[in-house]
Amino acid sequence: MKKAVILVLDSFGVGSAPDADKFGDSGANTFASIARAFANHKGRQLQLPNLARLGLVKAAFAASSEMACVTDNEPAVGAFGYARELSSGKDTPSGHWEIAGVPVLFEWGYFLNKQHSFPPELIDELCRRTGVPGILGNCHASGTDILVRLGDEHIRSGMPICYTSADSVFQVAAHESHFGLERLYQFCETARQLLDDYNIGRVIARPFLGDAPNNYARTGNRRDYSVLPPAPTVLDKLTAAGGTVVSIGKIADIYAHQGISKEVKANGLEALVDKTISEYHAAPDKSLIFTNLVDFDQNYGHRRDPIGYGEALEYFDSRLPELMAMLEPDSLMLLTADHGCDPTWIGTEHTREYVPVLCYGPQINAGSLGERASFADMGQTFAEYFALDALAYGQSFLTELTRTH
Ligand SMILES: O=P(O)(O)O[C@H]1O[C@H](CO)[C@@H](O)[C@H]1O
Ligand SMILES: [Mn+2]
Ligand SMILES: [Mn+2]
Repeated sequence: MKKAVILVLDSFGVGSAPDADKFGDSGANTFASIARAFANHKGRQLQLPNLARLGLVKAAFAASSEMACVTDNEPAVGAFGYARELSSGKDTPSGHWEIAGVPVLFEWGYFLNKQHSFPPELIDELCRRTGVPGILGNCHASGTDILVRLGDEHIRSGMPICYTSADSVFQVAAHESHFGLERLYQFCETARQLLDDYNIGRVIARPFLGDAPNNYARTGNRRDYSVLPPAPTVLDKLTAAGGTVVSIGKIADIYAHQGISKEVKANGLEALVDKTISEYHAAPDKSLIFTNLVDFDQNYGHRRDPIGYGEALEYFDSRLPELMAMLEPDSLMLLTADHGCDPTWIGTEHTREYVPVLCYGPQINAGSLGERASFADMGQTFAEYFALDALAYGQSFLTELTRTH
């Protein structure tokens, strides 16, 4: 049975990439920063014994020469390496598409102005088409800070809160009951149509609940409206060849619902891991179970919370033995990330980093996969694993995984 699992630990970078200076990110290191802050705060090391067994600490050290203070005194049982990103941006779609074999080599459109970020003609047309009396925000912001600042005014005025970041995004926060969830989704769909002309990668609906600035909280009903990947990904190739791709969490949104056979929603690390396991068992031969673990990025990386990030990593690590035990002899599991988001770095944005490439399967050959020149090496490996036509980018490392001992 050919069954594969990919888990993207969203934002779990392992050291600044060679081109990090272009992004102002030289020296960022999500993993090492979390481990350091965690040990300082808790007076004990971050405990990631199972990730360490897969080779995480060895891969991270090879990527950055910065020793993350996490115990690692056993030989690896996984194949481990680290990959750099070819794509021009350090955003979620670029990272995921490149993992699936399609780097984004063109430049996205960005709203660069920190204030008055959106062109007036865009706002006018959006208001005209949707009938809202205007928008709030119109700036770069952290999505939780802006609720504290503008949540009350939004409820009073009925104007949605529109904001952006260093990513190619147009985000819309609105109250689920006052503004309405369906109405927010419709507003975002209209924005999506208008933003194609601006080459913006994603529109994101950010619904929230609560009745005062100190309790406004975003709900699990976030929805992302992405443009299509610029070329067929390994997901498209697998489904076209009669295989099955099961999306767990945000994956389907990130790939604009292309090359996906089944969409399974879940909120929170525990539910996402639970669904990954149950969908793995239910999946037929020639299946890829593809999970995005967004909490690392959304709840801890962008929120600049290294302790919360460390605790979430420890939780994920505690579930790893179940994921490893479920795998059948021919199965392959990959853990990776789509970019960094160093929670000790200045600002609240992503950081340009190497990502870990950790592979495991009952029959794989443990050892180093070294530095990978593109995230696309992962997609190419899965293309070969499923006997699909080769992708345009990436060097498969399947031979290293399956070489006889
Ligand atoms: O601050 P929040 O709303 O979480 O925004 C973050 O989430 C967006 C999508 O990942 C990024 O562009 C970043 O700005
Ligand atoms: Mn991401
Ligand atoms: Mn993010």
